[in-house]
Amino acid sequence: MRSKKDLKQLKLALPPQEAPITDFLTASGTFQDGDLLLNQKGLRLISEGKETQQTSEGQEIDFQFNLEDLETIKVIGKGSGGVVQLVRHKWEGKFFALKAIQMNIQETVRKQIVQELKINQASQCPHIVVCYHSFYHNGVISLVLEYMDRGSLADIIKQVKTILEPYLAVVCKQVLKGLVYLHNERHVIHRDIKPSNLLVNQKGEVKITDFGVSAVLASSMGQRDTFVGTYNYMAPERISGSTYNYSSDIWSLGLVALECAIGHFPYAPAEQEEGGWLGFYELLETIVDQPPPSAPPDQFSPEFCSFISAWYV
Ligand SMILES: Nc1ncnc2c1ncn2[C@@H]1O[C@H](COP(=O)(O)OP(=O)(O)OP(=O)(O)O)[C@@H](O)[C@H]1O
Repeated sequence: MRSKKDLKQLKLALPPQEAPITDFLTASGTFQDGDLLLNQKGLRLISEGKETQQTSEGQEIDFQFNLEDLETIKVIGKGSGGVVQLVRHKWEGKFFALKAIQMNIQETVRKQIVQELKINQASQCPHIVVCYHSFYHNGVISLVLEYMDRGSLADIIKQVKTILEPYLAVVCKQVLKGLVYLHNERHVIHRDIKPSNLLVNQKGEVKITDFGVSAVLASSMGQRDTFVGTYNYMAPERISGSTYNYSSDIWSLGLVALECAIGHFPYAPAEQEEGGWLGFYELLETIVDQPPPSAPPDQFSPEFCSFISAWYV
């Protein structure tokens, strides 16, 4: 058993002070951050003095796409930032996921949301969830996202308990392609790879979502080391306050893959239910100090075991 003194060695960066929302609103109430303008009519990117309006697929935004054109079907999920609803475009009949994010939030979180909007807008990758449109109204940012009709990997694990190796191979390949795109093309660390951020559709496509916690690698150390996200899937170097990089996302994906294979969070004993870990600090301490979890060789193929261990190199 470790002493409280040892626990003090776990350095968790705290978020900076909250900035009032008025700091980033224009006189007309439009939300503004650098070259990004967001209001009730939609999202505008201003580059080199010229305004362009684009969708995530690089096409021009059609401003006929209003919030009023979307009818709510049902709530499909809830996250820490707000509610996600299944909505249907009244005229087109197409389904979307509408994610609402409250804006009474910290400066850091606001910047991360802006980052999410920019990445989504410019995304050219089939393994990143498309953001078709964004609105800002009454302190809420609404993202019109591609609807992934099988929900998240977290939803799927709840239903089927474990995912067999051949299916996991398909899932991991797609997520890795998404990460290659984010890391190599967009130069972004996602920072919150976890089952609920990996979405699946009926076609068997797996896509990464939620860049609310991502940050541009080129940004300052202060910003990169500021904590946002889920501790459970966080790489040891991030928990201990050391510099972390793209491989931190790979660590998280390794934990996700192992969780899908064995049917429970790898650091929690099998018999314990969700969240049944002994304690928050013990979990963090174990992630930092103990060897990473591995796939039991008597239950999985040598290839899968080596694949899982390769994440941690
Ligand atoms: N584009 C989408 N299509 C279908 N379902 C979605 C979509 N986006 C989110 N969901 C569902 O809504 C849930 C909540 O998503 P959200 O991104 O708000 O939070 P989260 O990732 O679960 O948690 P946190 O906010 O703590 O990161 C997801 O787990 C998923 O089931």
